[in-house]
Amino acid sequence: MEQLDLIIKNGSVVLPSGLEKMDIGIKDGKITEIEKAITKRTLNIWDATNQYIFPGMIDVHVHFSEPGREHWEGFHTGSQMMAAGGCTTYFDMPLNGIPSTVTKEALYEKAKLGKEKSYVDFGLWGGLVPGNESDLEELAHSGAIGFKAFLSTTGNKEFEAVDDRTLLNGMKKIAELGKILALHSESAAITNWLKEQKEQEGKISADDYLETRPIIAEVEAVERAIQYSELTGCPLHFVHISSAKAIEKIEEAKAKGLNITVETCAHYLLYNHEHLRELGTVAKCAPPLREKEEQEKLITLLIDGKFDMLSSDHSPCPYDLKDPNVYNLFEAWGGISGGQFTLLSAIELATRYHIPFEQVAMWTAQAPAERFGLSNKGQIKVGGDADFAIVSLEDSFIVTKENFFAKHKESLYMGHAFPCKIVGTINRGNIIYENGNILEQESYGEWIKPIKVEVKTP
Ligand SMILES: NC(=O)N[C@H]1NC(=O)NC1=O
Ligand SMILES: [Zn+2]
Ligand SMILES: [Zn+2]
Repeated sequence: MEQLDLIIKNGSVVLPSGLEKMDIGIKDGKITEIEKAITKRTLNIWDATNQYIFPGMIDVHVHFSEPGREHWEGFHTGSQMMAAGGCTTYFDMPLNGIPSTVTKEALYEKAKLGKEKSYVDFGLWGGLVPGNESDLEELAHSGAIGFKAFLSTTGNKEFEAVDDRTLLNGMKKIAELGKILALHSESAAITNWLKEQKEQEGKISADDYLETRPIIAEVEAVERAIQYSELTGCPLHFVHISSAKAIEKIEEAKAKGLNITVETCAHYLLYNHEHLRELGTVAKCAPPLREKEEQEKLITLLIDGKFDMLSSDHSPCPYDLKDPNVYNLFEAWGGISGGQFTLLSAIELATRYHIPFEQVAMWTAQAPAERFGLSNKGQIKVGGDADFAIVSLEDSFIVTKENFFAKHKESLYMGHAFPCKIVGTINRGNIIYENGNILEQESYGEWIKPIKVEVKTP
């Protein structure tokens, strides 16, 4: 009789069609069956009574800063943190490391480090920056998930924002390559102009910071990118959108048939500008946390299905760079350290607003897999990769320095009490994380390349 490697028994399985009490059979890293009661012989059993089995999260937006700034995060700690948060595949952004991932050589160098050090699977973004247009084709053919560009100044001299000409050339090329351009959409002209005025006036408060990155800066950048997408045919993915007005523009463009997806991050849904006022640099990010009314609008938009997916934009740094005794709010590094909490945040919102769990699975796994061509991932289905996040609603999870796996423990999320807990994370059939501990050895993660180059229209 055939022997399975693992059976997950008696769990509530989050299938695209809804929750079902099912057993899941796993062999050689794949899901071989999803049945009411699997009685086959097996090497291992996970008793998931009273637990929910989500597809492993796919986080399309993290910054691990390796090579070059691995003292900021790195694949070793970063991937453990993702596993502890139920994430089985993450896409690392092309900036914050040195070199930036803007050439094939840099992509391969990063892939090598990821394969050596990552506990879960990963994909790699390539960058679009002034001067690397001739590298895009090689990056695409070498396995980049897509390309990322900044419309605002990055705060990181190794990765320059695009000017409009670079953007147009890049978009034309990326469209030809059948890839997707991810955009950090805030207007450099508006944000830099406002920042210079604050600097001249010596104004450095939380309110001043918010005023330098107004919603209109996001809207202007989004609108311009949409026009360029219409002109060039380039598929776009808007990262960390933080305003209802920007979503309005994106909705109009989608209705016109443009190939566009959009994400927001958990921190824009759980937190607001009051937290920047209270907590200072640890809550600094760009776009900034918005006022409470905007936060509420974003939650409504999420519930209404206006965001395709959720990501973390985990963008940490050593505490020195956020130390208020050394740097003021304008000088401190901007970025939220929270890669462990996206799925937990989504489940918290789901329980609070009665959002079905299959919708959470759509935002955190299925939509990213479909958008970026990961055909073996994103759903719990026979033949698919055995990637799972196992969740208990009987336990809460209060974030402490001890249970946060990031390299640096300072985080906006510190002390937050989630009404749910990740009790297990399984990547291609291997139990990577169980009840607070990383079980798997290093270098289990595989570099995931998109299966098909052709981009699926959402
Ligand atoms: N470079 C980088 O990681 N920037 C990120 N930080 C942040 O707050 N927003 C970003 O885009
Ligand atoms: Zn960004
Ligand atoms: Zn980012």
